[in-house]
Amino acid sequence: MNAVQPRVEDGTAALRLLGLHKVFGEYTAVDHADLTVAPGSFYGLVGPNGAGKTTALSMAVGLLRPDEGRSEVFGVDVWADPLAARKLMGVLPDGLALPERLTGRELLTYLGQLRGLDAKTVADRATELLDVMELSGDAERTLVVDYSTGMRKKIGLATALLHGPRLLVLDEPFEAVDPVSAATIKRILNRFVAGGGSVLLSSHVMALVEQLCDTVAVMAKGRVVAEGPLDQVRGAASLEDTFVELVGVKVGGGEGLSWLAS
Ligand SMILES: Nc1ncnc2c1ncn2[C@@H]1O[C@H](COP(=O)(O)OP(=O)(O)OP(=O)(O)O)[C@@H](O)[C@H]1O
Repeated sequence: MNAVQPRVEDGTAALRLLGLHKVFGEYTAVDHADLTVAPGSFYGLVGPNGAGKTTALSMAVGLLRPDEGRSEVFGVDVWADPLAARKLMGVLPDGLALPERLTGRELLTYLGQLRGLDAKTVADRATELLDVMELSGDAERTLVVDYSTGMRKKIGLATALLHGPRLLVLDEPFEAVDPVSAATIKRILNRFVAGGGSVLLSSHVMALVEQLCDTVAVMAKGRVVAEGPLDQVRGAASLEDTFVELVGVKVGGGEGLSWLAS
């Protein structure tokens, strides 16, 4: 790749969120959140609906300006030096807005050139990524606007990987993805981490986080209520039981709804 990567000191955290805070109107979506993703770690962020995960990740990667706090990618301040930070990370945002009237290959070519990769590197990587994501063959004639939700996740992940980042920040990468594609994505992410990359993903699927991640954080009501190695956070219980206990959610038993039984 000919795009120059910023210099990174060994041992610097892959990602640090330092007191990130966001208020929408009267509502505090993220309340002074701190997180540290160690280099080489596979980090899972979990939390109930509305906990503030997407808001926190959007601020962390430079897509949403925080009211307070900052975020560093390998020591580079995301808001002070966005270009350097973006070279180091690949992002799959929630509800990714992609240029839609392009095929997957056209999209990768466009983004690759925008990121300063030479034409041959872009072409080689696009072919490899489309193959691995099972978006080659017939799918190559499909415009992104006609992609299914799962296909959009996969092309989104391909765009995140294209420039060879050292950190991936993925908001719900497995949502609406079929089991075969999920297995493919898991393999790619495991390979990325085995090669020295770092991943931060959010997910609602506890079993998946337990299977993939070595470190987890639990968010509830905008706060980080637990963070640490997976085994430490869940203790002797499952992550799901720990999660329910930590976030204090009431598990709905379907009381009421009597009309459903009629
Ligand atoms: N642009 C916005 N304007 C107003 N409120 C917002 C905005 N974005 C998020 N919120 C609110 O902030 C809270 C946190 O939302 P967020 O999407 O970050 O949660 P989440 O943990 O990602 O949820 P989910 O798991 O359902 O995706 C929610 O109550 C949401 O309604």
